[in-house]
Amino acid sequence: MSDPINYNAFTRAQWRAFSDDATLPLTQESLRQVKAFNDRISLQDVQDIYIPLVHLLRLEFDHYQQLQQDKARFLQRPAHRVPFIIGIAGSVAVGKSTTARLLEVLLNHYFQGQRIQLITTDGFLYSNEELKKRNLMARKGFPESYDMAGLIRFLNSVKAGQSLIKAPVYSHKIYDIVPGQAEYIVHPDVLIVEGINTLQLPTNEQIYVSDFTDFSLYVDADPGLIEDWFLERFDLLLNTAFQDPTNYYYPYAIGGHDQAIAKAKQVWHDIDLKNLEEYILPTRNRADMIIHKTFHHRVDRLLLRKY
Ligand SMILES: Nc1ncnc2c1ncn2[C@@H]1O[C@H](COP(=O)(O)OP(=O)(O)O)[C@@H](O)[C@H]1O
Ligand SMILES: CC(C)(COP(=O)(O)O)[C@@H](O)C(=O)NCCC(=O)O
Repeated sequence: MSDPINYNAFTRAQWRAFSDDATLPLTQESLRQVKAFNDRISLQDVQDIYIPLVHLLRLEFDHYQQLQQDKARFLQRPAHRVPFIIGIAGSVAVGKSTTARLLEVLLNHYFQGQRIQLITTDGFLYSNEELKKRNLMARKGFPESYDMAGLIRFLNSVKAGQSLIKAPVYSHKIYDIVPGQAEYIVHPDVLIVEGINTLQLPTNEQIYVSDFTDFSLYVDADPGLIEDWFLERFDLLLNTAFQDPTNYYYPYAIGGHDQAIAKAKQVWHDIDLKNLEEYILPTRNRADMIIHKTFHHRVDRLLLRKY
């Protein structure tokens, strides 16, 4: 891509140099936590890319808290801590949830004493039952398949400091909202919100998710590579599905492998790639930071918004 004018672009080597010499090394326990959710994450990437990013987030976080205090003083109101929200956007299967979980571990390590929580916007997809009613099963992930008003109410409650906030849960395993299950957000200092729609401007709402995010990241890669990652993840889902008839992928897992892969390719092309091209990619240049990945998820370029 040609660089948009309002970004500074950095190579991996340039970005790595922004790491602060005074950085605390990661403990064995934090490294274990990183490896526990994805043992393929490169620890070199953690060192070179994500630790400088965490420093930048610390600047943003401290600046945000100071501004909230100054505003409260100006308005002659008692100051209260307002959660700092980090949005993570990008294609299906580009690695948003992996990036989000990695940041969660690193922020827990480097933001000592702060409460870090993570949520995915998948929970605000309509249930399959509702999607069927609306004839949207083949549009899962497209803007109209989300309860955007619900997501915005949720974010508003987080910012307002409501004490216990419930969010619905989506499972890739059952390919649906999990009935009766909820996640609870309890006074976070930082909330990471990950999802394909975190930078979108829904046409039927006056307020956007991005009105609530204080720093936004877009995870970017060539669509051909993202397709490979989508298919690799599909294969992993098949491997865990074949012993569980309740799993959405069970029929694919027990059938012919070539047929299953052909189906996954079709889903990628007809749904997820289409969604990327029509609705997700156009939001890239609204992000505060674009992280570009190449083969094997290696980060090769970073773009940081200037203004
Ligand atoms: N940094 C990374 N290193 C290695 N594998 C990764 C990395 N990021 C993502 N992956 C793999 O790529 C696939 C898609 O990642 P995932 O985080 O599930 O994407 P998303 O949340 O964007 O749909 C998964 O199989 C995941 O394990
Ligand atoms: C639930 C999703 C919209 C969200 O994607 P994610 O970024 O969590 O991978 C996506 O995984 C999905 O189900 N898309 C519909 C087509 C499909 O891939 O089955």
